Amino acid sequence: DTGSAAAVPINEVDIAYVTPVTVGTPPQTLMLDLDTGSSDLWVFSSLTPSSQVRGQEIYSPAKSSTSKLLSGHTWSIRYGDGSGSRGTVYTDNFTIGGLEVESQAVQTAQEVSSSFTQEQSLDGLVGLGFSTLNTVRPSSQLTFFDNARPKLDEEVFTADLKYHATGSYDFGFIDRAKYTGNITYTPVQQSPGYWTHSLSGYAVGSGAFQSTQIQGISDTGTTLLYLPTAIVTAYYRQVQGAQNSQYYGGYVFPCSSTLPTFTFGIEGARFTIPASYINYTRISPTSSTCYGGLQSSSGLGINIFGDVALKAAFVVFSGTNPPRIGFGTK
Ligand SMILES: O=C(NC1CCCCC1)N[C@H]1[C@H](O)[C@@H](N2CCCCC2)[C@@H]2OC[C@H]1O2
Repeated sequence: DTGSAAAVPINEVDIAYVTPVTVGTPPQTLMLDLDTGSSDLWVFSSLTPSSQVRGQEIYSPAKSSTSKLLSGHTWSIRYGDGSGSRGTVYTDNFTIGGLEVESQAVQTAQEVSSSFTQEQSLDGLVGLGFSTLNTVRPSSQLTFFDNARPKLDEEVFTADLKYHATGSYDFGFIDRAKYTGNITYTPVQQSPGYWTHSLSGYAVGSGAFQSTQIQGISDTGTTLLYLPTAIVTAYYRQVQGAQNSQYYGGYVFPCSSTLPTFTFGIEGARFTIPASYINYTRISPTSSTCYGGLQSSSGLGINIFGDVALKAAFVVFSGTNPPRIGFGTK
């Protein structure tokens, strides 16, 4: 089997992407954030206090003839940006792009943090990290990908995220029409549960490529690209008026700046992020100061190849043994 679904940016700066999914019988449609940086599938639900729901679609297990309470099981998750949620667990039929998993663990939120309440076009998350990261207790649950794996034509899912446009997630096949040339693969270290791999180096603008191994995680649920301070300072040194602002918590610069491109390596292949992707957003709607899409990872303890980087490539997450990740030019 295979599946294919849209990845729709939720606002004008691609802060996150949501994908239509259906839960239950008859199908309830929700827009979820497919997140390779976590492994919980959770949804706004009929159990979420109405004070915490602001426009989101909700899953009501009582309205589904195929829902089953996973008795005695709870979950609680905290994300790197400080957001979080917690609740109880049902199993139910779950489909993405025509690919169905019966009895998928669907984690129903009984509490969500304010940043989720404020994002009214995001109804929850589909964790696509390794199932070892799942927070359901007393027994952890499998991700949609792990449940779908036995029925997939190929043990892969792919991400084709786009700048200010709708892209796609595919399951079970690699769509030759979505990239040119070949996919370059590199090994994934699946502990502790992220899609952890290395970049082979980087270049700032037309500068020389610096060959250096940079280990990090490819995370579709993180908006920006977070790299070591030395690389980030070398980048913004090329930008007139750029500064690392304590106040704004990162590198800002005049919105009128001409930014260099940023190139990263995967083994011998090279992928160039256009300057426009790094001119991320105005710090406020009327400001002429802009916040960068490339920021320092110091303090995070890990480098994060988020959407700013991933949308510059066609990315293959391969669940083969051993797992690997592939990047193609698009
Ligand atoms: O916390 C991270 N990443 C960290 C960012 C800072 C540096 C460390 C990693 N990702 C989350 C993201 O922010 C959330 N957010 C919800 C509201 C719309 C925008 C997305 C969404 O929920 C979980 C995941 O995706």
